[in-house]
Amino acid sequence: MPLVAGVDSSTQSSKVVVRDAETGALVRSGRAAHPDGTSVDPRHWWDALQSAIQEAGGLDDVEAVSVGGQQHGMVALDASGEVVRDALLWNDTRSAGAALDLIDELGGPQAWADAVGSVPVASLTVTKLRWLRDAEPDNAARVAAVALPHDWLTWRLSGAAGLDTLVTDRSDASGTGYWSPVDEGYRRDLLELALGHDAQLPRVLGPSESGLRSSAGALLGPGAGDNAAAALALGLGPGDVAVSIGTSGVVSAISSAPTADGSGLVTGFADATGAFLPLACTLNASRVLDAAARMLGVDHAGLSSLALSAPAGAEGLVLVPYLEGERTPNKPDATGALHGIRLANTTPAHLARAAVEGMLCALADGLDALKAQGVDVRRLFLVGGGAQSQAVREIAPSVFGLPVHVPTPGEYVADGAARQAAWLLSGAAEPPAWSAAAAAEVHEAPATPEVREQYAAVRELTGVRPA
Ligand SMILES: Nc1ncnc2c1ncn2[C@@H]1O[C@H](COP(=O)(O)OP(=O)(O)O)[C@@H](O)[C@H]1O
Ligand SMILES: O=C(CO)[C@@H](O)[C@H](O)COP(=O)(O)O
Repeated sequence: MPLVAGVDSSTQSSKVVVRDAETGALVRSGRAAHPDGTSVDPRHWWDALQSAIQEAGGLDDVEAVSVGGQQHGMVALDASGEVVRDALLWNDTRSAGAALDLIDELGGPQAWADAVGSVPVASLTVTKLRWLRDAEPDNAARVAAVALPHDWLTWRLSGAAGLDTLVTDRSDASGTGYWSPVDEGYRRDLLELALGHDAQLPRVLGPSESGLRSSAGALLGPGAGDNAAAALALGLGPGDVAVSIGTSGVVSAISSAPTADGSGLVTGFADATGAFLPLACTLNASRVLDAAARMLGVDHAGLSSLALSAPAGAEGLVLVPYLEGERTPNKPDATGALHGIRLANTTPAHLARAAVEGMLCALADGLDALKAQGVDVRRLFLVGGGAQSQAVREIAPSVFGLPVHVPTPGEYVADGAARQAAWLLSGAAEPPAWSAAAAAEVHEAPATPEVREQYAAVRELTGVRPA
């Protein structure tokens, strides 16, 4: 049985799955943690990947490998292929001012949405390059190539022969802010507008095109941004929406046409099959649960039981979860806030409930933004580390007003990358018919519009991070 491997180099860790290329059966897996922080030396990802591969029993018997990963991170390389500075990650907000400058210079938000499908916010690579030009001009001048986390790891797996061997895929290229999903090509003028000069960019491979081989001889796939990889693993089709609760909170859907939302709430990305992946992304998801558990001195299971023991709406207690600032809506300097505190609702259970509901309400706003772009929403899948919370699974259907399908807990980004690897190995026109979504457990609950209404009433009343 031929084996394939998929990698997820996510914000918090590296995960590797080895699967049977024909059936998709899981054979081995491994994982290793990444350091904390929003500015990270990419070598840590490489080291974590090596540990995860070792834990997964190595890749010597694997015939094809694809890498999925956190999107947007700026990996700036000099002419000799060395990293110029620590990578700025998708959740680093220092380039929020650069985003505003770029929007002005191109003629406003809609001009960007029309050009590249998305309005720049601090998360997008293009704004990080502008920040580099302004804040670290010597480093900017040394930049000979710009890659994303998954491109850089694919390149390292291939032996990193030269900058001209860098490859990427449509899904991750579409998150840079200098690749057009309409023309399927780079907008080098926008790269230059940001960085101040041209640079080598990874060649964009088709969804099942193999660009390189690993040093051990395995085929290397184009890889994908994490959300596109998860959609490929889930086998999402029209009418399906994925809600991922990882470090980021993501609501995404497959679309046959690109979107161009000038409000900036929906980013118009491409997917990993040749279609499109309109997406709304928050900076505050699983770590809101981590923080609430920490505040209450309980573990995740404890937080979940507390949340489920309080009534819907937590008797008026509302947590606005902008703990890391926010991206959707664009409030990079916001802080979180707790509203409606009364004697009756000052219990651990109410606070736990408010944390789960606040995090989900922000994602439900993202779902509304997708619907406003004409996205058809019939089935909703819940994935990511936060989907392991029973409270999240049970409260989500009432906040979203839809049944929620929770696939068997797993590493869906790594699985999507593995499915891509199996696809290119097969040489077939379509990806192999592995099906994760079929095994989903379905949660249903009556809708609680009042929970969203009380959240909407205070959503704008947040604090601002001190300068
Ligand atoms: N049972 C659980 N309940 C709530 N959150 C959980 C649970 N298990 C893991 N998590 C959280 O999920 C997150 C990791 O999920 P993951 O999707 O791997 O994140 P990322 O892709 O951003 O690295 C962590 O913040 C972790 O605390
Ligand atoms: O920025 C986005 C999507 O636009 C995030 O989804 C990142 O791709 C990071 O994902 P996680 O590591 O949190 O899953």
